[in-house]
Amino acid sequence: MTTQQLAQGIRLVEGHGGLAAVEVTTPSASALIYLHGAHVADWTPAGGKPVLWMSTFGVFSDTDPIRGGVPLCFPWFGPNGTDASAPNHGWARLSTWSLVDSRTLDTATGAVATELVFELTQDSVGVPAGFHPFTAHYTVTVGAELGLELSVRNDGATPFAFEEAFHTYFAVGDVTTSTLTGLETFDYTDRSTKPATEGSSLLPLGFTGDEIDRLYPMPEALELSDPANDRIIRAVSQGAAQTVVWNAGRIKAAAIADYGTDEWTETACAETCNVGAHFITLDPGATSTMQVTVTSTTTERNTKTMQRLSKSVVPAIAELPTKAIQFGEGNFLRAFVDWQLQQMNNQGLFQGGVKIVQPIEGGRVASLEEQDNLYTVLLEGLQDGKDVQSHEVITVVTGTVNPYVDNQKYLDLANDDNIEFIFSNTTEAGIAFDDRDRLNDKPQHSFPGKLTALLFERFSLGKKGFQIIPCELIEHNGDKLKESVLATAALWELDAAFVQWVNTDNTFYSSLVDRIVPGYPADRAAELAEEFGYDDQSIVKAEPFLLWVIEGPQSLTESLPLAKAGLNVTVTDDMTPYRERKVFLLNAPHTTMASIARLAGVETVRDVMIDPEFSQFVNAEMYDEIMPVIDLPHDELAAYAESVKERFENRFMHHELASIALNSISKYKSRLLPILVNFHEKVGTFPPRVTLALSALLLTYSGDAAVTVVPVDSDEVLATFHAAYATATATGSNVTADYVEAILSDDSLWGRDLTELPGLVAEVTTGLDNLRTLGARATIALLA
Ligand SMILES: O=P(O)(O)OC[C@H]1O[C@@H](O)[C@H](O)[C@@H](O)[C@@H]1O
Repeated sequence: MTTQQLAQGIRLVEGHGGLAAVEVTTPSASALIYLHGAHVADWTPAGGKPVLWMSTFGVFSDTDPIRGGVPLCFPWFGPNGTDASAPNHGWARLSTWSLVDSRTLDTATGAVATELVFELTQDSVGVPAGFHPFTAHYTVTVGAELGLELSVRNDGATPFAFEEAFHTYFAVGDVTTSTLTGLETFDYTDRSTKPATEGSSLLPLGFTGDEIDRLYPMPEALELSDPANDRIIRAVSQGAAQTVVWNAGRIKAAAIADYGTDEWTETACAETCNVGAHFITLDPGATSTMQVTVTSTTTERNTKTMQRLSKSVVPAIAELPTKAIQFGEGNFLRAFVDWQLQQMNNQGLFQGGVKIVQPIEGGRVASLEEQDNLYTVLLEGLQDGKDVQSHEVITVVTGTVNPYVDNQKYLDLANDDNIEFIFSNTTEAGIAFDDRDRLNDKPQHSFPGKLTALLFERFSLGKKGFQIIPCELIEHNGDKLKESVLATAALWELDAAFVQWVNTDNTFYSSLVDRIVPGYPADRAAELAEEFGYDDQSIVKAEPFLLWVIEGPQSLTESLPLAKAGLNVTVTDDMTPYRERKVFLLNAPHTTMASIARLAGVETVRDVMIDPEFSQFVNAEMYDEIMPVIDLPHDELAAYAESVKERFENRFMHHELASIALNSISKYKSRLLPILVNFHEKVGTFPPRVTLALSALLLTYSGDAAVTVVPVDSDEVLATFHAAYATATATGSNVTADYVEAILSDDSLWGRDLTELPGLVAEVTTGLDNLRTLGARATIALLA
C-alpha cells in the first residue's frame, strides 16, 4: 500500500538491519512492526514502559528470526515434525508480509486505536514454493490495548492442517519477582525434558533460572505480575486452546547466540497457541481465527498512604536464635516450612528462627530484607467443614544470606552452634550433582555443591552435624541429596573422615510435601494492603490444608515437634503408603472426574463436588473402591479422604477438569489401573466407578464425532485409539466390544494385556454403551 493510503500516525521506516518496518504512534500507545515476519517488536502504552521485551543481542536480517517481541509461529510450532532442517517455529516469522490495510478506530472506551492488517499467501517471499494455497491475515491493533488476530483461510481444494502461536515475549523488571497466574492448579506438559514429561503445578509459576518450557491448556486469562515496574500484564485469548510458558533460564540463555546470558531475568513468554494435539484443520474455503488482547495495568501500591511492612508495623517481635537454615526463599517454603515453624513458636514449642540462603543468583532475598524479613501468609479455603480466610505475619526469618554477594557470610553459618536443621526447596532440578563445582568456588553453582562446602566447613570446625530435610518434589529427595553431597565430596577428594562425619553425624530425611500455594495474590494486592493496613510485597496465599510426611528416625518428633503443635506432620520409617495414599485418593479421583464428569458438561473440580450426584459418585469411589486396596489404617485413610474432599471443594481454587484430563491414558495407568487390578484380586469383581472411568476414556478417545469432549494426549496414543475404533467400525458387527477388546489388549498402553482379566472387556463395553446411550449422569445414577 502507498504512503498516501496509510492511516494517520503510521510511518514506514527502516528498522534495525535495514529491515522495513511500520512505526505507529497513537495518543494511547506506540508500536513498531517489521514486515519481516509481521513481527511486532514494540508496544508501549502512553506514559508507560515497553510491554514487549527485545533482546539487545538480536539479529536483524531477512533470513533470521527476531529475538523478542512477538514472533508469529506458523505453520508449525517448535521443530518441524518430519524435516529436521526446516526452521524452528515455521517459516512465517522469516517471510515478508505485506501491509494491506490500516485504519483509525474509535474503541469502546472512546480512545483511538490504529489497526493494521498484514497479509501472507503462498506467493509471498519466504513461503516455500508449492505450499498448500492459503491466505493469512494478521491484524495488529495498537491502542491502550494491544490486539493480535491471525486468521487463516484454506484456499486449496483439500483440508489444510497447521499449528500457530503468538510467541509473546513480555518485558518484566526482574522475572524472579514475577508470578504468572491463571495456571495455578493446571496440569501441563513439560517440554524442557526430552522426551516431554507431564507435570502438575501445585506450586505457583515463578521463574528461578531453570528453563521453564511448559504447555498448558489456555485459561480464561493469564496475568504476569511485574512488581519491579508496578504493573500487571494481562493476556486474554480467543480461539486458542493452549498457552506455552517459556523462560530460557540461565543455561539455555547462555547457549542461545541472540539471547544475552543474563537476559532471562528480563522476560517471560506466555504464548497464545494451537499446537500439538490442538493443531487446526481447515476444510477447503474455511477460515480459523486466533486472537489475543494484551493490557498493562499499573498496580496501586498505596505507597504514599500505606507504610511498607517492617518491624515498626509489627511491634514486639521476639528475638529468636537461628535454629535452621533454609535453602530457598520462594513462596512454597515461606508458606509451608516457615509458617509451620511459626506455629510451633506460637505455642512455645520451638523458640527458633530460620536464616534463608538464596540458592541461585537471581533470587529475591533482598526484597525480603526490605521488609525486615517479615511477610504475610494468607490462608483461604475450607478446613474441617469451615470456611477459612485468615492471615498472619510470619516473624521466624532471622535474616537472609546471599552467597553470590557474600560467600563468607554463608560459610560463617557453619560456626553457629544453635543451628540444627536444614530445609530446602530448590526446584525438582535443584538436587543434582554438578561436576563443575569446586570447593573454592564462591559460591558453588549447585545446591548440593553449596551444601557440601558448608558441611565441610562445619566438619573442619569440629562441630556437630545437621538434620537435613529437603522438600523438593522428587521421590527419595533426602537420599538423592545425600548421594549428591557424597559425589561432590569424592570429586573434591575430601578426607575419608569427612565422608564418615557426613554419614554418621548428619541425618538426611526424605520428605513428601503437600499444600497448594498459589503465591502472590497480584490481583488483590491493593485491596489486601487496605485490609492489613500495610503494603506487603511478599504476601503468600496458600490453602489451609497441609501435609508433611518425613521419612527418618522418630527422634525428630522431639527436636522438631511439628505434630505436637497440631500440624499434619507424620514421621515414619517408610513413606511409600503415604505416597500411594496421595496418588490413589487425590490424583485417582481427579482422573475419574475428568473422564466422566466432563462428558456431562461439568467443568471444574469444585463443580463436581457441589453437584449432588457427582460428589456422591466420587465419595463412593474413594470409600468403597480405593480405600479397601490401600495398606493403611482405615481411620487414617478416612481422615485423609475427608481433607481431600474439602480441598476439592475450595471455592478459592478454579481447577479445570480439562487440565487434569491432559494425558489421561498414562494417568489412568498409574493412578487407577492399580486399584482396578488389586480390587479385582481381593474382591473378585471390578470396582464399578474406576471401571466406568475406563469406559469414559475409551468413549472420549474413540474419535467418534458425536463425542464433543476433546482428549488431549500424545499423537501416538490418539492414533492408537482412533485406529482401533476405525477398524472396529469398518469390520465388526460388535463395534464397541471389538474396539474395547483391541484397546484393552494393547500392552503398549497399559503395560500388560488387560483382556487377561476375565470379564473386563464385557464390563467396559457395557459402561461405554451406557455412557453413549444414556449419558454420563444417567449412567452414574445406575450405580447410586
Ligand atoms: O529460539 P526459538 O526458535 O525462537 O525458540 C525459542 C523457544 O520457544 C518456545 O516457545 C519453545 O517452547 C522453546 O522450546 C524454544 O526454545
